[in-house]
Amino acid sequence: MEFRTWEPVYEAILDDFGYPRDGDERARDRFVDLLGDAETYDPDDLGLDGATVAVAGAGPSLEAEAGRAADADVVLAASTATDRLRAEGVAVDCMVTDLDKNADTGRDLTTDGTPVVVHAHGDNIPALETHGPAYDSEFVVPTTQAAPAPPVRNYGGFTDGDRAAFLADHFGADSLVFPGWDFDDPSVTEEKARKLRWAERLLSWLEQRRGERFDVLDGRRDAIEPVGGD
Ligand SMILES: Nc1ncnc2c1ncn2[C@@H]1O[C@H](COP(=O)(O)OP(=O)(O)OP(=O)(O)O)[C@@H](O)[C@H]1O
Ligand SMILES: Nc1nc2c(c(=O)[nH]1)N=C(CO)CN2
Repeated sequence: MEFRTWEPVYEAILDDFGYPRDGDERARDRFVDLLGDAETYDPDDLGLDGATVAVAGAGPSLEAEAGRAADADVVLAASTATDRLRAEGVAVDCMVTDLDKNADTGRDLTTDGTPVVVHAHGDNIPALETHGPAYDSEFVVPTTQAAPAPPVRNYGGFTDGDRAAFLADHFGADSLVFPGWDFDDPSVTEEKARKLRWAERLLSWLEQRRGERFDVLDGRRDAIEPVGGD
């Protein structure tokens, strides 16, 4: 995903949630500062090219669907889906997080040599400052939703889970499966439900761009408002 393609969609997200763009840019720039000239992880090394990739979400269905992750070539896990898959005995190849829940899991993964995609946005600068320095940057993939500023990149996407899907796409995944995704989860907060609606719209956009049909959207497509990107 090129930033110029992502940008109109990003602007619609900013508008909908009332996030100021300069907050995201400040977070990105702070992340650049925190990283200094440390080496970061190249996602080309994840083996996504040509792979069947499981993008695990943190919905209540995850444990029941853990086998679908185990069967994939590469497992990307969003935030707390990482701990839950590992508790089911499923190895996670990469965690995607904005550090708002299980930051210690991400730190331990980087220490053990498992990459973690760490996202900087306007509402997590304190988390970046607290947890970032404890991560082994050699296994950190730094991301932003604003314009990229190397080594902080933007592969597209918004919530932890859909960003994992955009990452898989960017690095050449052949097909994507989605264990643990529950868009109509009644247990989430109103804000989370709104984020999940955006995640659904973004996955719908992504499947169209890829010419793929994500099973997680079956039966839902007619009700999804298009995002309007190309
Ligand atoms: N029912 C669900 N509840 C929570 N997450 C879900 C659900 N269905 C899918 N997901 C995906 O799993 C991801 C991880 O969710 P989790 O609640 O662990 O982390 P989070 O840090 O709060 O996520 P985010 O910061 O992206 O909102 C979400 O970002 C979303 O993409
Ligand atoms: N500015 C801002 N950006 C985000 C936020 C958020 O709360 N604020 N939450 C996200 C996923 O939960 C992703 N991006």
